[in-house]
Amino acid sequence: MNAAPADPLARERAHLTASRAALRAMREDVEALDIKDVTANWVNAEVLRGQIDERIKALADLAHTPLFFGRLDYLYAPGAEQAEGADGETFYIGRRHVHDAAGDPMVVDWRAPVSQPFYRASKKDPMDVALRRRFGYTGGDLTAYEDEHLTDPAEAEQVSKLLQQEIERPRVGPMRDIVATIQPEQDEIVRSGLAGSVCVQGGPGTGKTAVGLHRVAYLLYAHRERLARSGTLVIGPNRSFLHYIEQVLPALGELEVRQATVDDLVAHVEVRGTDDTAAAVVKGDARMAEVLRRAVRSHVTPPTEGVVVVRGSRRWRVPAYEVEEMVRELLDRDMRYGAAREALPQRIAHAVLVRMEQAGEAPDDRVQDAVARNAAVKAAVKAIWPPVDPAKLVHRLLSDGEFLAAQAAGVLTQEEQKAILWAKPPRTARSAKWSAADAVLVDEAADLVARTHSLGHVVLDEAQDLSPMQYRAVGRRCTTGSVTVLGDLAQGTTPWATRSWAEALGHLGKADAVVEELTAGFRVPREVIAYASRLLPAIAPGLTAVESVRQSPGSLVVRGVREADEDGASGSAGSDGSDGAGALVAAVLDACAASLRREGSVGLIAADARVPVLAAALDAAGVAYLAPGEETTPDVRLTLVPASLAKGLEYDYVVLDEPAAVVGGEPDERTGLRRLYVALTRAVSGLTVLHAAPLPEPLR
Ligand SMILES: Nc1ncnc2c1ncn2[C@@H]1O[C@H](COP(=O)(O)OP(=O)(O)OP(=O)(O)O)[C@@H](O)[C@H]1O
Repeated sequence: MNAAPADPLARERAHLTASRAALRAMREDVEALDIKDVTANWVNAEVLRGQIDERIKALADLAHTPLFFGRLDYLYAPGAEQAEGADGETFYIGRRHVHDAAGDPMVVDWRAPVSQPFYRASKKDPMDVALRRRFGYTGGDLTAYEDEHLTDPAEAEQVSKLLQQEIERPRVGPMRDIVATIQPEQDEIVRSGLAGSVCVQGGPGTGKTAVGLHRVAYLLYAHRERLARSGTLVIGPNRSFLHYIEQVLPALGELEVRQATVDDLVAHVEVRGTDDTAAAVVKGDARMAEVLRRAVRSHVTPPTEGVVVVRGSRRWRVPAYEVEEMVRELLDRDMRYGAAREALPQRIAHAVLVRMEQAGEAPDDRVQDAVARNAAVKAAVKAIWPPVDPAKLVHRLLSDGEFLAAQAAGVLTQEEQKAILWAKPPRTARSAKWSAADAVLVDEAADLVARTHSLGHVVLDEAQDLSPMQYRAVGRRCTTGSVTVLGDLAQGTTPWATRSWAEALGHLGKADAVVEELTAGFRVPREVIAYASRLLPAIAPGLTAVESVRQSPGSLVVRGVREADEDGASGSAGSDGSDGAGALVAAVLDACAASLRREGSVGLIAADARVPVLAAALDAAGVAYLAPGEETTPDVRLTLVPASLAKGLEYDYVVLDEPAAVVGGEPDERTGLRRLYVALTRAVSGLTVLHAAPLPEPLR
């Protein structure tokens, strides 16, 4: 350490150059691999070629992604006993592992155990680390560093400037990774074990999404083989959100993680219809699971006569009571309907075999299989345990009042049954206009018939909006794996929004999950979050308000606009865009223009009903804009965001149009205020609220 150039920055730059060269050498090694001798088989060669190409891609040196962002100087070699007096070792922490020609690490993966103190060590618990160094980059160049001497009692603990810079950096384009600045309380969640499920409650911008994605990356590193076999999945609320987050995992070198919405998961039927709220609430209620269970099992009809199998010149008869016993036993075992249906012919065949043996024959397994496939046995099974088509079953439940009444007796009230019955039942399941909630019912029925494949780990984001039946749909996709649930009770905007995490975890089948809370906010400036938090007592009493770690003073502007000919008392000036909406729209356009003069992305958020008016005004003014999830470009940085799609997204500057319309767009006030809370908490650097109607009460 002491022989190198005196200037530490020069030394670190030299290490960066050397690491880059080492990475290049690693890539060249892979590129030079000659697989001709390894495999003569064409298919194997193709597979191997594919793997090599992936590896080459993974070893690319991305100009704008620093190869390392931190350094740890250990007091002793990690793992060595202090008494041995082992030399301290230095590790550079980066997104991936890089080694030199001798195989010694030049950069270690941020997920490796030796990297952990980079995120967790403190003056109180230095974790054997003497020096923690953070690096600052400008473009691809290493331009700064910041040291903490964790074991030096004279040095005061301080907030990292590089962290501050990172969170103040303008947000253009899709979501970025946070590997360089994961905070200790976030890291605990990221690195918690694969076996346990975790639920994170956190206010807007506390890093839930970021933490969930980094957790997947961590788990893939720590349990690569197991998860490669079982699979991982990230679930988000809608397509635009998934677009927004889709580049985080690839940037961390993880290309294999599937992303889906809950609707994608249950896409057995094409969704073309919608439900009124009353129907959707009942369809999403966990009691529907019991109704469906009964409905599926109602197909089982105990036999009235025995089964007679003719083989050669002999007839074998299994009496009705004996078959009934088999049926009862299968029902009691609570197997999947389909599995039991497959087991029944074998049971009957076995009973025939026993009779053959009693008669002195010596049948073997092949005979049992043949008997199980015998036409009489098949016919009996078809009558007793007919196949069930999940979509047809749900079609019948929602069309046939008597059938529904029989299955829902004591479970759903008559009004509830009436609420979900189709007014005009479609003739067939195929012609039905299924709703999103119906698709979840079909998924539940499908799982009763045949077990759903379980993945190794599932991350469920914006979970607070799921219905109990949707939680069940997610839960059955991780019965043998674990789940990371991310959400904020204050941001629940569905009629069935989660009231308590304990309840939600019960529906997921993960009642033993640990619930963690994140309260430090990395997105929303202090002033803005304080303003939005005024809604908390009305929308989620008891939740802790977010404590912003960001500064950006002067970031909140709230401005009333007088509509020329409106009396103001109606409170809905321009909300339908009828006529006199001019002044508010003009103010909105001005605010967008002002925001666009600054650096970074701009989101114009408005009640869904006001979006067409604003779109027309932007068009008329010749201002180009995007839809949520579309990537910003240097030329187009403005996104017009319907309030219903704002969840999970963020923009450097947000212009919020007419809060009263956002609240009024929802069926009840609490949901409306929650929608407003989401809209108020999307801004990173500045929020401008413009209103012609009076502001909702808590904001006045
Ligand atoms: N440790 C961190 N270092 C730097 N940036 C961070 C950190 N944690 C979170 N962020 C940033 O803060 C912003 C908000 O994070 P994220 O979207 O994950 O929050 P969230 O809790 O999911 O918010 P919401 O409830 O609104 O969906 C993102 O830009 C994210 O990159």
